[in-house]
Amino acid sequence: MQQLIDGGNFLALSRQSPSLFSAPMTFELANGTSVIITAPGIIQFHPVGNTTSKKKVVLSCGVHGNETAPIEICDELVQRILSGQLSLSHNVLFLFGNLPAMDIAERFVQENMNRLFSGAHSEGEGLINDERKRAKALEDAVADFFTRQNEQNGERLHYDLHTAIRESKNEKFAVYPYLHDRKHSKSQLAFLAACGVKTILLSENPTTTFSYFSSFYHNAHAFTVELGKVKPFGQNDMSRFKEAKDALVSLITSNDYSPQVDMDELDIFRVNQVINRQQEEFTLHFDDDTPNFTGYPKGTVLASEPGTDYTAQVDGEAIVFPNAKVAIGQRALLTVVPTKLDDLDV
Ligand SMILES: O=C(O)CCC(=O)N[C@@H](CCC(=O)O)C(=O)O
Ligand SMILES: [Zn+2]
Repeated sequence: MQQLIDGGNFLALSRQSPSLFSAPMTFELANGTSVIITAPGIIQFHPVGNTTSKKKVVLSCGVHGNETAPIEICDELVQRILSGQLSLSHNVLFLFGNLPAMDIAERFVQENMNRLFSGAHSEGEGLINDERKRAKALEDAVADFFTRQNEQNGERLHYDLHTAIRESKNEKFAVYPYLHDRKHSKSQLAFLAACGVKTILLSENPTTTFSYFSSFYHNAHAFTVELGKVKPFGQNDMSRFKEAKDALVSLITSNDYSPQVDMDELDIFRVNQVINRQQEEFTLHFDDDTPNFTGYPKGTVLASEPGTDYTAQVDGEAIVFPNAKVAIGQRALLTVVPTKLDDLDV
């Protein structure tokens, strides 16, 4: 534990010596903040004081092991909190998602973890691999954090930080999970804009992603946040992430960080088509280096598999997250079209 406070190297220890964290541990920092570690890569901070104005903030990264920039950001924040350089105003849970996938610099080892939430980990053959077990452990960590006994019910926030496989015309963007009958939040859009994330995709269906889990099951303001493009550890141009890191620091260290946004600054899209790969032979009809948010005229064939062509349904319909190599049955492509958000919550 002293090793952690001195060097603050929680992620490195979690990856190299996970057995150190096989039993839960709790300790206190010099500034009174309680630290609770429940597993490798899972660490909570609770600063002193207990009021409803204290938010509960979940910052997750590395749900895909090769999406390194968010991992480096969270690693740095944890180190600065452990060493006392950052003083928190809110409770914060950091989750480093897929540690074994980080070690092999891959998106996942056996299964895409971001399709295993909302209980999907236990469906079919059940908890048969490490990614399924980890998805359940991450869900349990979020549930425990949001519903801790003897703690006031502060605002629940979850930013699941990712980077995209391809370049994106709109470099930073967020997926706003389907809210059912809840309204979209203007203050959340303002916070994302402060992170440099000014493109928002409105999902229109339940999914088995981590952000949808927190949003739907825990009533959190939750987002999948894409901060840039995938790069190996150490190769990120961290200046491109400065705005996001600074806004995250302000969020967790200020009593009430409330940036404002002019809605005209934002590009809002709604998901028009979710195209799943149904067959072995699945082809995308554009180049591998075509960036996210490239739009096509109505009628353009975007993807196909034997017997089915998937076409743009409206002029300008744009592609996001195309990946022909996903497992059969999984999402191979989203298409999005511009929309407006008029009916907002504060
Ligand atoms: O660039 C890609 O193709 C994938 C980047 C990524 O991991 N995106 C998330 C989005 C999750 C969501 O829709 O909320 C994912 O595919 O899991
Ligand atoms: Zn990802």
